[in-house]
Amino acid sequence: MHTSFTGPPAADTHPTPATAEELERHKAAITRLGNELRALVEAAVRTAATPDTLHRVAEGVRHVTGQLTGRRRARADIPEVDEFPAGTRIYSPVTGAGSPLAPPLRVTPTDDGLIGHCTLGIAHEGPPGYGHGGMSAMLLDELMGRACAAAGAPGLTISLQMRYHRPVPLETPLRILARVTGTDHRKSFVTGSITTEADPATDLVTAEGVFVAPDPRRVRALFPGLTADGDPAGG
Ligand SMILES: CCCCC/C=C\C/C=C\C/C=C\C/C=C\CCCC(=O)SCCNC(=O)CCNC(=O)[C@H](O)C(C)(C)COP(=O)(O)OP(=O)(O)OC[C@H]1O[C@@H](n2cnc3c(N)ncnc32)[C@H](O)[C@@H]1OP(=O)(O)O
Repeated sequence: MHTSFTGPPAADTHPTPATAEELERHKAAITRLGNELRALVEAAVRTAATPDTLHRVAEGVRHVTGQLTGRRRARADIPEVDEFPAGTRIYSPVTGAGSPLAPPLRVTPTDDGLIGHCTLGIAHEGPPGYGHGGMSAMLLDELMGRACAAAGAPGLTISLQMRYHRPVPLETPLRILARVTGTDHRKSFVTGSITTEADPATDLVTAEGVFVAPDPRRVRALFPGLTADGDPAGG
C-alpha cells in the first residue's frame, strides 16, 4: 500500500506491503511523469518562444502542478518504491527516473565497483556547452556513495575532493566509475572518474571521497522513515 501517497499512516501500524505488480505499475507511472518533466525542463531552458508564449505555458504548468499537490509524502518518508539504502531511489536528483533534476544516471555493477551512464543536457550547463562543475560533483558523490552501499557499507559523504581536468561536454554520452579502495572501521575511501563513452582513457573529472556509515545508534534518528528492521516504512 502506498501510504506515502494515500494519506498519513495510522500511528505505529506497519503498512500492508504493495504487491510486486503494484510497485512496478507505480514505478512505470513515476518514470513516465519524470520523462515528461525532463523533456519540459529541457524545452524550457532551450526555447526561443516569445514572452506571451512563456506566460501562457507558465499558466498551464501552474494548473498541472495543482493536480499533484493534494496528497504528499512527509519530508523524511522513504517511498515504498525505493530500495534504500543500497538500491534505486526513484526521486534521487541524480539517478531517479522520477526526478526532472536527474539526467538520470543509470547504474550497473562492475568487477570492482560501479559504472554509471548518462548524458547531460542544457539544463545541466555550466560554461557554455559544458556541464556544471556541481553536476559533476553530484554525479560522482552519488555513484561513490552507491559504491559504498554496494560494498555493504552504506554511508554519508564526509569529504569529497574534486579535480576538474577537462570540461565535460553536454549532449555526449558519459561514463562514470566509482570504486571503494579501502575501509577503516566505519569509514570507506572511494575514488571516482568521469570520461566520455567515446574516450574512456581521458579523465575529464576525478574525485576522492570519504564516506562514513553512521553509528548504528544514530540511524533511527537520522532516518526516521526506516522501520526497525531497516526497510522503508513506506510513509
Ligand atoms: C539500515 C542502515 C541504513 C544506514 C544508511 C546510511 C547511509 C544511507 C545514505 C545514503 C546511502 C545510499 C546511497 C548512496 C547514494 C548517494 C550518496 C549521497 C551522498 C550524500 O549526499 S550524503 C549527504 C552529505 N553528507 C552529510 O550530510 C554527512 C553529515 N555528517 C554526518 O551526519 C555525520 O558526520 C555522520 C552521520 C556521517 C557520522 O556521524 P557518527 O556520529 O555516526 O560518526 P562519528 O562522529 O562517531 O564519526 C565516525 C568517524 O568519522 C569521522 N567523521 C565523522 N564526520 C566527519 C566529518 N564531517 N568530517 C571528518 N570526519 C568525520 C569521525 O572523526 C570518526 O573518525 P575516527 O573514528 O577516525 O575518529
